[in-house]
Amino acid sequence: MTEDHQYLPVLLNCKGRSCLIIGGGKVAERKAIHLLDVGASVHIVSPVLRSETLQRLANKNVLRWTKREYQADDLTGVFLVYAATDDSKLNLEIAANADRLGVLVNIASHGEKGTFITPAVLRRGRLTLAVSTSGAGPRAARDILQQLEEQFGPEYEEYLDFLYEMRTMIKQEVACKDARSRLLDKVYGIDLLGEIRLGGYEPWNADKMKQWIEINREE
Ligand SMILES: C[C@@]1(CC(=O)O)C2=NC(=C\c3[nH]c(c(CCC(=O)O)c3CC(=O)O)Cc3[nH]c(c(CC(=O)O)c3CCC(=O)O)/C=C3\N/C(=C\2)[C@@H](CCC(=O)O)[C@]3(C)CC(=O)O)/[C@H]1CCC(=O)O
Ligand SMILES: NC(=O)c1ccc[n+]([C@@H]2O[C@H](COP(=O)([O-])OP(=O)(O)OC[C@H]3O[C@@H](n4cnc5c(N)ncnc54)[C@H](O)[C@@H]3O)[C@@H](O)[C@H]2O)c1
Repeated sequence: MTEDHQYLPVLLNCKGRSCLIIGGGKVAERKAIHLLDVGASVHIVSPVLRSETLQRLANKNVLRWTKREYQADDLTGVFLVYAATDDSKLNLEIAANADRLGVLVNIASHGEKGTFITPAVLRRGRLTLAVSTSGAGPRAARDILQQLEEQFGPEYEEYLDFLYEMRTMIKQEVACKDARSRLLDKVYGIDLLGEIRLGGYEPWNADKMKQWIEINREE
């Protein structure tokens, strides 16, 4: 195992950004759904949409479809592109054009030749679990993730909403860095997940959070 097989995991903020998919088949459908889930602005270029889901999304204008073959200037102003046609030579050509323009590119037919690959993903609200085999076996990535599904149940969504609200308030209310850090240690110590699992958890409102901060802060 060398660094040749290693990718840098990052989480990209695609909200409102222009993301392009070349091709309109099964793979394009999967990638389009990932993009729509994170609020990207999705454009598909393909002479045919072989996926019914994509046809429906295009009809409803949830995404934009340009009904023709790929042209190099499709990449202008694009944040990232998925080369997802069934013509692997063309996919490589798209990747070369994207590289020249500094556009991030994923290649459906030759994962290792693109600038990024797609992990299998499980979401629980603000929690993202992403598993990748670095291209070794995508189905294995999904199987491994399925094993995590039970361990990280739906309770994580509520738990992370709580953490988000609480941390935001602590950052606003507590100016001293050390006091903030001690307080955060205590927050992480609260067994909220346990409470949620037992069914006895009522979401904290802002007053309850402020009160908790006042009682627990040590300046
Ligand atoms: C995880 C997932 C995410 C997603 O796409 O959403 C994903 N592929 C999934 C499914 C899947 N893909 C394929 C099969 C058929 C079985 C098989 O071949 O094993 C199945 C299984 C199925 O469909 O059941 C075929 C396939 N895939 C790639 C190639 C070309 C190549 O090897 O380079 C070929 C051969 C094409 C051919 O034979 O011509 C390439 C890639 N696929 C990746 C991701 C990236 C590596 C991820 C990693 O290793 O971590 C990478 C490198 C690039 C990319 O696509 O980003 C998603 C499952 C998520 C889910 O379902 O939850
Ligand atoms: N990465 C993955 O997860 C994964 C999984 C399965 C297959 N694959 C690979 O991805 C390729 C695509 O798979 P699929 O199942 O979506 O194929 P598909 O045959 O369902 O769809 C291919 C799409 O590409 C379009 N297309 C063809 N030529 C084009 C052009 N010049 N310009 C624009 N669009 C064009 C077609 O109209 C069609 O909509 C496969 O050939 C395979 O190599 C990748």
